[in-house]
Amino acid sequence: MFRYLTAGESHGPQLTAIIEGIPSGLKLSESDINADLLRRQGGYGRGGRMKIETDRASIRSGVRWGETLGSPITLVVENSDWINWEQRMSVSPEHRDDSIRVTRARPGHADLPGAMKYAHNDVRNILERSSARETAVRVAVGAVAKAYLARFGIAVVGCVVELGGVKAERPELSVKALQDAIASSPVYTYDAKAELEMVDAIDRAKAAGDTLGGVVEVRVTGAPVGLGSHVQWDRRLDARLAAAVMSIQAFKGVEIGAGFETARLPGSLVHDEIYFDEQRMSRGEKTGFYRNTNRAGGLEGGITNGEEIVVYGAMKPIPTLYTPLKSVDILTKEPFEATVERSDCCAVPAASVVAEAVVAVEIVNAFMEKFGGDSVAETARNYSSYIEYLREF
Ligand SMILES: Cc1cc2nc3c(=O)[nH]c(=O)nc-3n(C[C@H](O)[C@H](O)[C@H](O)COP(=O)(O)O)c2cc1C
Ligand SMILES: C=C(O[C@@H]1CC(C(=O)O)=C[C@@H](OP(=O)(O)O)[C@H]1O)C(=O)O
Repeated sequence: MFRYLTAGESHGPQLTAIIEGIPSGLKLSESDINADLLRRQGGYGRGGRMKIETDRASIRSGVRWGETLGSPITLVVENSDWINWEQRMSVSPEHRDDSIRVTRARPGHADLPGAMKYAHNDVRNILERSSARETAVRVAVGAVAKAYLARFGIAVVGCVVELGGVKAERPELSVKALQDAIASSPVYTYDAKAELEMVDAIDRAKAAGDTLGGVVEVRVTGAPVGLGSHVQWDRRLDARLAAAVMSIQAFKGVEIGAGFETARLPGSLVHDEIYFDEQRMSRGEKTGFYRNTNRAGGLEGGITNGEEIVVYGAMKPIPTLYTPLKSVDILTKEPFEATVERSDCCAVPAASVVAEAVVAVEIVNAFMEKFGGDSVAETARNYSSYIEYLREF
């Protein structure tokens, strides 16, 4: 089983993740991880914090001489901003200063329910952990998952398909050309026309002191038939993917394939008809079975069906607004209109990198469940014997 936990406050010294379940013998470098951290920090619409941080992951356990050992991997991403917060975030009671308490709860953030639940009269004790700063180390975990999947020819790519109501059209391009378009886009989308409108929407929202949400897409190519299972609710891969994407801060909806649209169409326009062509295997495909459409998004019965896995996530607008919303001070119970020092205006592009990471983790989890193995070589043996079997089916 592949699993991980994260720890760390937004303005504390560091974020930490411990990963368990990556077999031994996987080549892994900090630079593989840092490339994804750089993408997560970018994207048009982010605020002042990203000018302070230059995220870098350091591997503190589980890797020796460039290869995983099979033992837990510890990843650390330091917060550069910590030096500005050392006393305010100190672990020592000597630095306690109640005059700097945050008592103004922001609508849409975890501030009020968190303070009530954990019995805090300082909202900072909640926002430090509810902050999406945590996604930096989740992206680092995702990069490890992607390195593992790449070893088995599986790629995971996230991008933005809608932002502030502007929808992208998918052009008829090769996967490589799509990836290049996403990589060079300030809003991580593949539609150059929509990109201009998205950038403009962010500029207008920013000028109005408002914030924007959007929709991200994650595609997984190269996954074999048979990941996940129909036999138990918590083994259905579609359910696990939905939970993973929904766990990202500010995500409020998930679709697999045609998603909500399937509820509006008759079955004849929804289900992907099944064909067989033996010749496909001589062209390197894992099976002769195929579909001409992929409205199922690569999953039937919670099991991968060999088509591309397609997942969408809807992100709401950022809750901290420069044009403040009405709220109430948690101590005085007086109404106030919040003042904001800094915040992102739109983080949908960054969130597409986070979505890619959490999807990669779930695919690794299902892959390990199916193929097991304590070394990558052992997993590879199990995997190739399954592929051989599939060709015979
Ligand atoms: C990459 C990313 C960046 C974010 N940046 C901010 C921000 O600058 N200000 C803010 O108020 N919320 C930001 N959020 C959203 C909040 O973290 C989120 O709304 C909050 O934790 C409450 O959780 P919920 O929206 O899932 O209910 C960001 C989310 C993501 C994914
Ligand atoms: C730090 C990150 O995102 C932060 C997420 C966030 C929030 O409330 O979720 C609030 C902002 O932080 P701050 O309050 O320090 O300005 C964002 O910058 C990051 O993505 O690395």
